[in-house]
Order: sequence, then structure tokens, then C-alpha cells
Amino acid sequence: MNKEELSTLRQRKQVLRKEVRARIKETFPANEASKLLRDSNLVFSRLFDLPQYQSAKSIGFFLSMPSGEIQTRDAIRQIVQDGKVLFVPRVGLDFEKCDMDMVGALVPPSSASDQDELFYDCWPKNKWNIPEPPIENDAHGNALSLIAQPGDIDLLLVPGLAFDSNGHRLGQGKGYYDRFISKMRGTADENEPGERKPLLVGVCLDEQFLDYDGFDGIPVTDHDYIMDMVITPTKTLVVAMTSG
Ligand SMILES: Nc1nc2c(c(=O)[nH]1)N(C=O)[C@@H](CNc1ccc(C(=O)N[C@@H](CCC(=O)O)C(=O)O)cc1)CN2
Ligand SMILES: Nc1ncnc2c1ncn2[C@@H]1O[C@H](COP(=O)(O)OP(=O)(O)OP(=O)(O)O)[C@@H](O)[C@H]1O
Repeated sequence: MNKEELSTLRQRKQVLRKEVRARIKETFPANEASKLLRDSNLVFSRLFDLPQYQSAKSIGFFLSMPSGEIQTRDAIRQIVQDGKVLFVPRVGLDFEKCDMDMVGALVPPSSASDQDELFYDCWPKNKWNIPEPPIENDAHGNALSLIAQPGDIDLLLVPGLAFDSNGHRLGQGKGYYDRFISKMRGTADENEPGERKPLLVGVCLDEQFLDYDGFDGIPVTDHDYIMDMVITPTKTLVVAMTSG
């Protein structure tokens, strides 16, 4: 892809982002959480039914923004109760680098039984009002956090502004997830889908799943990872994989 094609493609993505953000604002106003919560939980009940979820020992999950995005709070309680090893995002201090790690949230299953409090309620929030695991060092300045390494996460839940029926994803536009997945997968994309870690599961509301007549798909570059599955409140899409 040459420079000009890349720039056209980026512009198309920006236009799509604007459209989807406007649609979400209209369909899920910030002051009316109930439809968003109901739809979010429909997505997660589909996730929890999957054998891929049931066999996963470790899960990478995002902590949702306060509005305009699938809400993960109830699902996180379930994942902890199910005894999975849970990893959550921590974006780097340097926002320009758009770097992200996933940090182990070491919480005992019993701690999720309380109806209100969850382990991340006391964490500091980042610029998008998302709680982030604090950086903790020992007396010698060594990191105490468990930072996910390739192979550590079996199933990664991927947020997105939109997805399509090819498993293509439109993110927020900074490349955080693509960079993170490339750190985790390394060259593993040459493996059979079943052996690839992590399994990529995109989640979105039906209004963010783009398959209307005349729509020719979310454009992707070499950096963009294709999801293995996409779940919405009304469908579970398994993306047919060709090699690589
Ligand atoms: N819950 C959650 N956590 C996440 C993500 C996500 O999508 N959801 N991310 C997924 O990558 C990363 C954060 N990515 C983000 C990247 C850019 C913007 C952003 O620039 N928002 C603009 C919106 C307006 C605009 O640019 O047009 C803003 O800050 O106002 C937000 C999140 C890491 N953690
Ligand atoms: N693995 C990578 N290495 C280097 N640069 C990357 C990588 N992945 C994406 N980028 C760059 O990051 C920028 C944003 O990428 P893109 O438009 O795909 O973001 P996005 O996936 O929508 O965002 P996000 O993951 O934050 O939700 C682009 O300039 C892209 O070239």
C-alpha cells in the first residue's frame, strides 16, 4: 500500500468513526444506561456460553468507559467468580506512544460476591475515566505487577467502535490494541487458528456492527488484526480464517 492509499484509508476510517460515534450518542444517551446495560449483558451471556470461554484459564478484559461503550462491570464480577486469571489494560504514561500492557488483577473469586464493590473501584482513572491498575514497586524499585507476556492470555476481549462480518475492527484510532496484540502474538499468526494466542473476541452493540446494504467493509491496513470472533447482543460470528 503506497502513502496515498494509506492516507485515503485513514480518512475513510476517520469518517466512519465520526458516523459511529454520532449513532452511539443518539441510540445510547449517557443519561440512559438501562438499554446499554441490557445489551452489554446479552453480549456477555453469549460469551460465557462459548466453549472457548469455558476452557480459557486466563482472560484479557477491558474496563469500560463510563458511557458510549459496552459495559463490562457485571461480566467482570462473573469472570472473577469463575476463577479465571484476569488481565486488564494499563496504558503507558506516555500517551503519544499509544502503548498498552495488560496487568494481572490478582483477585480471589470470593471477593466478587459483594454486590457493590469491585477490586478496581479504588484505582486511579486515566484520561478517559477508565480505572487503571496502579504501578506498584517493591523496596528495590522492581515492578510488582504481573504484566502479560506472549502466551499468558488465552482469550482477549477487544473493544471497538465498529466491527464487520469479516471480523475487521475499527478502533478509537490510536492503535493501542493492534500494538498490544502484536506484542502478544509475535509471529504466532502463522500458526493454525486453534494454536494462536490470544483468541481475539471483538464485542460491540448491534448499532456498531456494520453490514448494511452498500457498505463495503471496514478498511484495514497491515497493522490491523482480524478478530477470530465477534459478539453482539443478537449474534455470535465465528470468522472463517484463511492461513495467517
Ligand atoms: N474501555 C476501553 N479501554 C481502552 C480502550 C477502549 O477502547 N475501551 N482502548 C482502545 O484502544 C484503549 C484506549 N484508547 C482510546 C484511544 C483514543 C481515544 C480518543 O481519542 N477518544 C477521543 C474521541 C474523540 C475523537 O478523537 O474524535 C477523545 O479523547 O475525546 C479513546 C480511547 C485502551 N483502553
Ligand atoms: N503494531 C503497530 N505498530 C506500529 N504502529 C501501529 C501498529 N498498529 C497500529 N499502528 C498505528 O497506529 C495508528 C492508529 O491505528 P488504527 O487507525 O488502526 O487505530 P485503531 O486500531 O482504530 O485504535 P485503537 O486500537 O486505539 O482502538 C496508525 O497510524 C497505525 O499505523
